[in-house]
Amino acid sequence: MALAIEARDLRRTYRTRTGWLNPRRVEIDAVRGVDLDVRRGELFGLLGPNGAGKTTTIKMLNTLLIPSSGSARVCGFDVVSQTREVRRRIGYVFGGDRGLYDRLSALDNLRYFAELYGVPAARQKRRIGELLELVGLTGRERERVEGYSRGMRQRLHIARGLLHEPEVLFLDEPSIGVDPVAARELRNTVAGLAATGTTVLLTTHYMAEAEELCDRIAVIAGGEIQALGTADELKHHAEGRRVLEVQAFGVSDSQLAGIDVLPGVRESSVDIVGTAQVLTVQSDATVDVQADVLRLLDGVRLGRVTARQPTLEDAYVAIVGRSPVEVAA
Ligand SMILES: Nc1ncnc2c1ncn2[C@@H]1O[C@H](COP(=O)(O)OP(=O)(O)OP(=O)(O)O)[C@@H](O)[C@H]1O
Repeated sequence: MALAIEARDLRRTYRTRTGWLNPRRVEIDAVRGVDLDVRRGELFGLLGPNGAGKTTTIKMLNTLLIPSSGSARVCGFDVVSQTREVRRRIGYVFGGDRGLYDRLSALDNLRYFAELYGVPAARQKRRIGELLELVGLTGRERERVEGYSRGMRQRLHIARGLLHEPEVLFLDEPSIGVDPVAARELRNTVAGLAATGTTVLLTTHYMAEAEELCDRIAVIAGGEIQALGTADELKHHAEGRRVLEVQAFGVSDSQLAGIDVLPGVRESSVDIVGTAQVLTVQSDATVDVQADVLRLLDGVRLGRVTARQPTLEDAYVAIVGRSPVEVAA
């Protein structure tokens, strides 16, 4: 069977309360009809802004949440009626610092979790050795985890998630809060995983991560898949556009609103990079909006002004209508 994950019209509504003085019930449709096929051995990315429904989708697939409706199978087993079969075959790694014992060494953490996951004693030593190698922690395994950097912890998390040799690994925001160098090491680890034949479903805010690692990417927003394909296929969403990037200091909201309605402008977004604002303006390829944009920014201190071809990040903005960095903040 070629599919590791199949989801059909998967939905999840949260019922919660809001308000303090006059609490009232609200319903949040976090996931609204997701269809997904992930092939065995595939490294598949779920990309989307905060609140898009990525974690909710993953939690339904890894049996932590029951779908409100729809169905899903992992390794051929139903996530609601065959949870035990599913759980035996999956690993779940989420970003952040929780889930490891700080006062123990990496080796003792892995030994402990190996026991917990029922990895046969005869198999444990070799498996732990292989995993330390895979995540690049060989030689540091006897150090206490409290002295580990975030990136090292994250890689140890991945090793932990793989102890029982899952067929499918869910990686939820693995590089959140990890510095760029450590994030690169993390990406190498994830790429190495795919080479071992493990299916990986990865959620991320980071375009570069998705582009570098994933065979295919689904862009999810508002609980729905907005686009799905390889990075190259997704880039087509920004086809026929040109991109102007302006580094500026002190652009007002009204100036930004003015840019949005200039003739030919399709999307615009602002990212804060250090003390600068970086305005990205997508326009129809046939329209050069540079002169108009600069006129609107008259009086504002400007840095670099660049015209360039659209990237995957621009395609994402075209699909979701928001900037990934703005979203990741
Ligand atoms: N336990 C919960 N109760 C109520 N609402 C929830 C709950 N968990 C998530 N939500 C809401 O469901 C929506 C989807 O959330 P989800 O965590 O799946 O998004 P996400 O794409 O993973 O976002 P992020 O990138 O911020 O983790 C959001 O509006 C969120 O506020």
